[in-house]
Amino acid sequence: MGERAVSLSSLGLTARSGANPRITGIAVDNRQIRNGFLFAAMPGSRVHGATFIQYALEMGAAAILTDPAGARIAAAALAASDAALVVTDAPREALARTAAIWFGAQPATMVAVTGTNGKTSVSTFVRQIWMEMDLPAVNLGTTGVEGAWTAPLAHTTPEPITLHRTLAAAFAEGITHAAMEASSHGLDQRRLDGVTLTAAGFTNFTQDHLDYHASFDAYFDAKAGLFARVLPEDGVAVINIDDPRGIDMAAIAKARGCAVLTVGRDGGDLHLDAQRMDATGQDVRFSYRGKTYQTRLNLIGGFQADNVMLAAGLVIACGGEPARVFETLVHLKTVRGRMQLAATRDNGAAVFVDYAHTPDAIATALAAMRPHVMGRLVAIVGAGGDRDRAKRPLMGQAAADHADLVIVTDDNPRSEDPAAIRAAVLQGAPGAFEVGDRAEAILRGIDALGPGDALLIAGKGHETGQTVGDDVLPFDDVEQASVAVAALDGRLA
Ligand SMILES: CC(=O)N[C@H]1[C@@H](OP(=O)(O)OP(=O)(O)OC[C@H]2O[C@@H](n3ccc(=O)[nH]c3=O)[C@H](O)[C@@H]2O)O[C@H](CO)[C@@H](O)[C@@H]1O[C@H](C)C(=O)N[C@@H](C)C(=O)N[C@H](CCC(=O)O)C(=O)O
Ligand SMILES: Nc1ncnc2c1ncn2[C@@H]1O[C@H](COP(=O)(O)OP(=O)(O)OP(=O)(O)O)[C@@H](O)[C@H]1O
Ligand SMILES: N[C@H](CCC[C@H](N)C(=O)O)C(=O)O
Ligand SMILES: [Mg+2]
Repeated sequence: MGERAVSLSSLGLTARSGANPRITGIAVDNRQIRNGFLFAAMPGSRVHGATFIQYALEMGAAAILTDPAGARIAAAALAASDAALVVTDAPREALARTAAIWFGAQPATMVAVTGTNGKTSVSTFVRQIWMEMDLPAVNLGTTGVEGAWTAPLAHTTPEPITLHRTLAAAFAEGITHAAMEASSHGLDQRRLDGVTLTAAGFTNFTQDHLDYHASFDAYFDAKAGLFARVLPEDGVAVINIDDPRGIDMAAIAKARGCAVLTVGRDGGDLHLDAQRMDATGQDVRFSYRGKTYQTRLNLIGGFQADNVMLAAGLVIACGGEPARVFETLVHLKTVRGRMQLAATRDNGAAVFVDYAHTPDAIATALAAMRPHVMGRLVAIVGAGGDRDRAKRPLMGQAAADHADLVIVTDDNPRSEDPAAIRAAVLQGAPGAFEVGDRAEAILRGIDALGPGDALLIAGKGHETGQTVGDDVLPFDDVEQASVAVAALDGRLA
């Protein structure tokens, strides 16, 4: 953050004492505090950041931002210091807005996408459409920052300081258009409240993350925050109304005076009229404002047409000329790790890698493959450790319902016992085979493929590691699939 210094008040913050120190940087972790910094001491899920205020002060923090509980926790340290204290009931919103002011710039046109599944896919398609229209664009989320400028990210929706640092860097690189993912954690923790959006999109709402959110309603309310709070009143809400909760999202946006553009198969301003699958993709016909647009999508999976439709709606909502937008769709490319053809056996059997890690995504991905498969459909599934436990048997059941043969394996056990996670998945898929080692599961799944069969390796998509305990072991489903096919078909020297 160099030598820069600005007054506390110019960051939109008012100290209790009226003091207005010069601020030289901001951080949420006391270990990053330098002389003159603002320390944002946030209430956390493990510990209150205020526990670390005394250390931040020792490192030279000039100001502290926290909530009333934080001010109580650190009362003694604060009383002994002359650092400015800003106390608010909504410290996360305050941090988001302060980070936006501190970093000072973002791509002028930005959209955010929320929903249980499809956020990465939709935001990647939005970025691809913009780039086909010769606009310098990025998407930002689970797969990092991708497009005309790239950078790694640790979170789907980064915390505000990382987010605004990244957006300012993208702006400095000449990026004018950005599509970001709004995760439910990100919305709940107000990580993107400082971003100025032109439009916001909703994909769908099914079960996930009930480890974090207290209930299904709380999970919905977190997602609804994108339309109830983050999208400005002059913004456009682009909503998939095929999902029953899409109607609720549209009503929330409308009640605030936002314009609403609906998309769907059963109706909507932008409408999917027809869809025909074939071996390498699909032909689709959209209609928008009385005009029809027919195009080829070189994408496997019927649901990708829904994601493309939402992406096209978002670009149109940002002022894209509809005819030009629909022209670009033929050039869309598979999103990494989403229904990605990883390998093909000599007998023609296809192996797909997909990031399905919820019950609905597993059902959707397998159902999407069915029209492309003449023979048996084999599925490899596993559930992550330290995540929603309730979804595990439902993931097993979704696989058992939609595949002919299921193998249950490990997917990032993290701190949990992998055998216990597999047992929970197997509860929903009693006839499944259990193969803990993921590489072996992939080898066995591919070995089982006859002519006309297909395999879905679900859960890890683009990931390049298997997290076991605190270790991240290198692991890539696409790589493992091609190695296994080469070995089984005798292509290795
Ligand atoms: C549950 C959750 O979202 N936790 C995030 C949250 O942590 P927290 O507020 O609970 O932190 P905490 O550990 O209790 O600490 C409280 C405060 O004390 C500070 N602290 C802590 C320790 C210390 O020594 N010094 C210090 O100052 C911390 O910076 C923090 O501000 O804020 C931290 C800092 O921004 C995040 O790193 C952390 O993400 C954790 C690692 C995480 O795994 N998050 C996942 C679940 C997540 O956010 N996933 C979503 C989407 C997933 C999906 O859709 O599939 C995402 O957007 O990535
Ligand atoms: N429109 C959709 N409807 C149902 N399932 C979908 C849809 N789009 C994608 N999926 C499934 O969800 C998986 C994850 O897709 P994607 O990565 O785009 O979602 P995401 O919302 O970004 O996920 P995350 O919460 O991990 O960030 C895909 O691999 C696919 O199996
Ligand atoms: N971003 C999601 C993805 C999980 C993917 C799956 N591989 C797992 O580890 O559960 C999460 O952290 O819940
Ligand atoms: Mg994602």
